[in-house]
Amino acid sequence: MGCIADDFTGATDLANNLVRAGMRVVQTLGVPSGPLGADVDAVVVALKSRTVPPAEAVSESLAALAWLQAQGARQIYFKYCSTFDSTVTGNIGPVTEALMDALQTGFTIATPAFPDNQRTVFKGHLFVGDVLLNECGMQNHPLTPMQDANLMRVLQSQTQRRVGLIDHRVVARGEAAVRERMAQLQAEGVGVAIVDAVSNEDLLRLGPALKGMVLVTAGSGVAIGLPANFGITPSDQASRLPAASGLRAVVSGSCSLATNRQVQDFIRQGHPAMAINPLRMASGADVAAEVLVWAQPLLVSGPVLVYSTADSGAVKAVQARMGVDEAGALVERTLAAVARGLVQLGVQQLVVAGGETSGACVQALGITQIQIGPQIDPGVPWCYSGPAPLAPQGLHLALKSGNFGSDDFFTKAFTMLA
Ligand SMILES: Nc1ncnc2c1ncn2[C@@H]1O[C@H](COP(=O)(O)OP(=O)(O)OP(=O)(O)O)[C@@H](O)[C@H]1O
Ligand SMILES: O=C(O)[C@@H](O)C(=O)CO
Repeated sequence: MGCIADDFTGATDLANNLVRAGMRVVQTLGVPSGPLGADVDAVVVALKSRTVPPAEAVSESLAALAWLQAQGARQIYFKYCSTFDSTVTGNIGPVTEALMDALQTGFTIATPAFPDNQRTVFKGHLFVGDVLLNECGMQNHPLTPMQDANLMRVLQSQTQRRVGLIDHRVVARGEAAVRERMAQLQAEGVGVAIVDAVSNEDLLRLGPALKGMVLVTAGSGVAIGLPANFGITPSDQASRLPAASGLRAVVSGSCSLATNRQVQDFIRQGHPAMAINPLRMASGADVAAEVLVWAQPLLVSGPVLVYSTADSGAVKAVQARMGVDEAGALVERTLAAVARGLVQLGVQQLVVAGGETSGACVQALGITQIQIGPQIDPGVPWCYSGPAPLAPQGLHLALKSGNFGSDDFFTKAFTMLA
């Protein structure tokens, strides 16, 4: 299976579900320049294409597709966020369309359903927990505010292809009914079908109907039902990582509600934490250097946290002063420099919160490939990148999606490696 993920945390989320279903998975960070050279069942290419202009997202995704095809991928999986994160112009629609054209296929599905993380799709509407997408906090996201829970409407506004629905009553009847509905929709000229799923059982019923479909587009949830189509069954072996050592740190640029709670919990537990302020960065202060001076003496006694995480009011105030993109880019650059500096100080267990933030940090660390290990919380595994110039002993990494993880995630993650 060849997978293209639109951000780095999302990629580990997908890889985690594939590993748990028994697949041997490698995740690459960006499109590799050479052949894979590993015997695996799936490869996840992590891009940072969620919020870039659509043309850029399309060209990066097509480059990933070409590379995956050259490695022998038989089914392509385009992974986006379980909260269907989009800008006004994309990028889920434009990338789906471009992949369909390149693969010469007239039909695919789209569903962000991920019941293990309370993302369910019912009658084409996305729920997060007990509320609609546009009431769950995502309406205030710094880069991709989601103000409509009707996925057919959201996707239709991004694509020329007609969008239809395979609703929960069809999914409940299983493979044959789903295949029949897909044929009917195709005959009606529908190119992309949103699929309802409110439980893992729905996703496991959907899986067999996707056997042979050249392109699947989804959050990570659909992945739980696909390895069986390749004759693969769950196994503990798939998630083994080397033992962890070295210093511990958390870098957080996510402003999602769950991350805000996790930051507060970490501070409440008495661990050292330093907040960084985007306006100070904009004033030209070398905030990364200041952070590293603060962190160095503390690291020996346990994990430290460096965060720009703030509530939506504070984020909006910063964005009003600096502009959304400029604020995001400046914070990402600073946190990436912090992550690099922390690793140079001996950090070998690093948690990064936020997809865009993870992309920036991992790129600054020069990491190009990671192995996927055991799950910390649904959607977030520990990962391992082997020895590299910046981290000669290797680095354990957890890339946490903004809204994933329990309140005590930052401490729990390290306890798990101890
Ligand atoms: N205090 C802040 N003010 C303004 N922008 C901020 C601030 N802190 C972080 N940001 C920016 O907000 C964006 C947060 O996106 P990121 O993808 O890292 O987190 P997330 O959306 O919560 O995570 P995910 O994509 O995994 O759901 C980044 O571009 C980051 O630089
Ligand atoms: O699907 C999700 O919610 C996550 O994997 C993600 O993509 C957040 O960036």
